Amino acid sequence: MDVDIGNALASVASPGVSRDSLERLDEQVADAHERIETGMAEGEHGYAALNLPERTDPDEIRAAVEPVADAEALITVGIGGSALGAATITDALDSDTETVYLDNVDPAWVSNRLEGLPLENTAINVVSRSGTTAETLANFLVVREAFEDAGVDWTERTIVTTGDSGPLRDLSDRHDLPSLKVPDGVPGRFSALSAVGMVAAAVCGHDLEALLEGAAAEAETLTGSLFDCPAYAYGATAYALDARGAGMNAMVPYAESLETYSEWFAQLWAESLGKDDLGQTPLRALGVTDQHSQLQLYRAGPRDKVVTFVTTRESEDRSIPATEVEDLAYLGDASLGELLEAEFEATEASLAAAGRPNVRVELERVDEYELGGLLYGMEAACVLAGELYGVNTFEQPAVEWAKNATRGLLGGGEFEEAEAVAEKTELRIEQ
Ligand SMILES: O=P(O)(O)OC[C@H]1O[C@H](O)[C@H](O)[C@@H](O)[C@@H]1O
Repeated sequence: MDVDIGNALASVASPGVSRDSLERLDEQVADAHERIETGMAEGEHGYAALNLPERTDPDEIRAAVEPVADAEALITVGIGGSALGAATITDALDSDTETVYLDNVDPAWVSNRLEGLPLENTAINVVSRSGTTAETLANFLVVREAFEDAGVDWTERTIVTTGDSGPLRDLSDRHDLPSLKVPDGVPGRFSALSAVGMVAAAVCGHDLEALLEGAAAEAETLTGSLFDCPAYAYGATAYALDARGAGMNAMVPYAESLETYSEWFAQLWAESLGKDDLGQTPLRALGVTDQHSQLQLYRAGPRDKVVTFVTTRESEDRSIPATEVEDLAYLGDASLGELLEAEFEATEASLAAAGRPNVRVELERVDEYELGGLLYGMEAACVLAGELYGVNTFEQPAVEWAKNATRGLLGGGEFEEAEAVAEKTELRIEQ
């Protein structure tokens, strides 16, 4: 990926970051890079994720999915980092395999998603790093039951990806299911380029090697200066803008296929950086659609946002048919691709003209190689930003708190967090 931070400069935008400030920040980037390199070399928790392009073995993943390689549909049961990486990849790329992600436990929605699937030719991909996440295990039990009710042997169609131990590992061992391991030291939101994200990609027939090669090429760019490394340029600029008041970061891909990527980014950015009263709030939007809803706020609302555009240089195109209506003749001379590009350029320019900071992330096209680079690049950007903020990028204690409270409420053990639920302050206004 390439990154253009020109519209984040103080000469263009407010908040903005001056060239001099970036030069000074670059000294901190050099120190942070040293820390990151050490973490990677020693396989430290979290930093180990940046070694995935060379650690992940595509053959091992393909061997595990071999029994279901011809599946017409794939149900992935997982949540957060155990679903969003896989969903980003399979939603971005074309495949004949239908994909369903069960990452919520809304009962009507779950039933609806399962309805009409050809279960005798559907694979199940269960993913949980901890192997204890209530939503994932509950949905897996529901899916199993649906298979049993349909007279389909789910044990023949299930692949499990989890840690070395835990309830999901036990269940997988008991039924002798093909299983893969979440690599050590890799938190869920940084695991897209491991079996966690790539089992679904393999079942859908995507090029795993190209995903990893794209990521490896991005890894090659990690150096001690933000001026030489697109990922660090992005992470450092987002951090610098946040420090100057841009506490929100709107991720706006100009490719429908990257809509899920914004969800993945939101988890990465929020869960990694949101701690110690610090962090930048990720917002999700989509070009061109949200030009007609959110752009008003981004251009004229509070000066508390940076907009990140993701664009592609090449994509499939489709011409716009000519029309006899004179006022619409300009459309007939163009294509949908040209319209998309013109809208992106106009939106970018409109923000810059209003002095609103924005950053452009450019991909060649949406394919496995570029996607691998984008996922890796944003992970590296996030790790760098975490170093600059001085937070523990790889933990998520606030999320664990609510997980414990939920388990306590359901009788899954003694958790003091559950007591807070009964202590809620009320000020009800009733109908
Ligand atoms: O993979 P699991 O252990 O099931 O965890 C799934 C998700 O659970 C929690 O909500 C964590 O905050 C996320 O980081 C994690 O990705």
